[in-house]
Amino acid sequence: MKYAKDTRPEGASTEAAKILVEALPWIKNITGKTVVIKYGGSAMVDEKLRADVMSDIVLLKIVGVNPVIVHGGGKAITRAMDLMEIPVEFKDGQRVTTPEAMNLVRTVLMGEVNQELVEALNHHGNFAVGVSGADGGVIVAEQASPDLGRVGRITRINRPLLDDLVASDYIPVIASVAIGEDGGFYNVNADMVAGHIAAAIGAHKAVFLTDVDGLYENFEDKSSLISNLTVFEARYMVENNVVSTGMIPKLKSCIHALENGVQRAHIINGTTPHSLLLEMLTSTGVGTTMHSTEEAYRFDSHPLGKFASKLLENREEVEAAQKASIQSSSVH
Ligand SMILES: Nc1ncnc2c1ncn2[C@@H]1O[C@H](COP(=O)(O)OP(=O)(O)O)[C@@H](O)[C@H]1O
Ligand SMILES: CC(=O)N[C@@H](CCC(=O)OP(=O)(O)O)C(=O)O
Repeated sequence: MKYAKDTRPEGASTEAAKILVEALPWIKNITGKTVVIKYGGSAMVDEKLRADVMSDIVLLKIVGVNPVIVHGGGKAITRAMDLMEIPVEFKDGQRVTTPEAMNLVRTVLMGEVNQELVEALNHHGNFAVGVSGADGGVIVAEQASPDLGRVGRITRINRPLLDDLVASDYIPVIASVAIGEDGGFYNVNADMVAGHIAAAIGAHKAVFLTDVDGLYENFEDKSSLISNLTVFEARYMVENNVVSTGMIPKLKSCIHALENGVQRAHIINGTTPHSLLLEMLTSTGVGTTMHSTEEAYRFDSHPLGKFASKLLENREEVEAAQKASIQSSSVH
């Protein structure tokens, strides 16, 4: 008989088990909660990375998280416009969108990016449903400014439709195209879509996957990465031009979400393998975390780290359990 000899490296399985055990409190904390994940075009570096990000999202779904994906695709839109020789112009981080460019935005976001993400997710099973924000009035918008053409400012989100998809256990994958009250299409910055959707559906947190490690106090100085900040500090950064270009809509979107019931917003590097899992399921976390209140901030920055904030988030539950235990001990 020729039996298979054990060639597995010594200790490897213990390491894997440790990682799983470390993830347990985080899984318990996040299970059943809705998390909006904004996947920026700048983080969609190649097919392999995109597929890895999608399989991390499926893993989160399988452990009980309700992910809702909002995607951009700014780089792909610019590439397509260059190819069609349509002039590319941005004002305050928003693409000036002529009716001709609007048609191309729809083709790229819905016809390419959305389908690629849905396909990568559904490689693991029938998890994802791709929608354009214009489908069923998921995102309703009005013209942001005549200077910007078909760029939209969000006026309404169709929460019941998204709730239904989440309740039916699907992962909605939403392209940042909106429908106007006039029936025409609008191009909306995907960061703003993520913040509005997170607020409208009462998401627990919003995570922005981009191409930098997080928010820098000074973008030129790579040692100035900010790990935690409050809404107040984020507002200060926007108002005093500490951030520029793509970071402006991200911070504005985080502020909107946090001021409307979302507890945390994270800006992380989507080009770093498994950054989403590191943020959601480990004690160290990655990137920049924005907090809705000073209290939440203090707890996250506490030496006990995120375990303290977990207690804060579950305070009602913890207090009820403490009361119950006091009552039961006084009975005996
Ligand atoms: N203070 C800052 N910290 C980090 N990134 C910044 C800052 N200011 C500007 N940025 C820029 O924001 C970009 C991310 O936004 P963007 O290009 O729109 O990405 P996405 O496609 O993920 O939305 C970064 O690549 C960086 O160039
Ligand atoms: C109005 C506006 O600027 N819309 C964006 C929509 C896509 C987007 O936001 O993509 P990222 O997330 O990859 O930046 C655009 O046309 O580029």
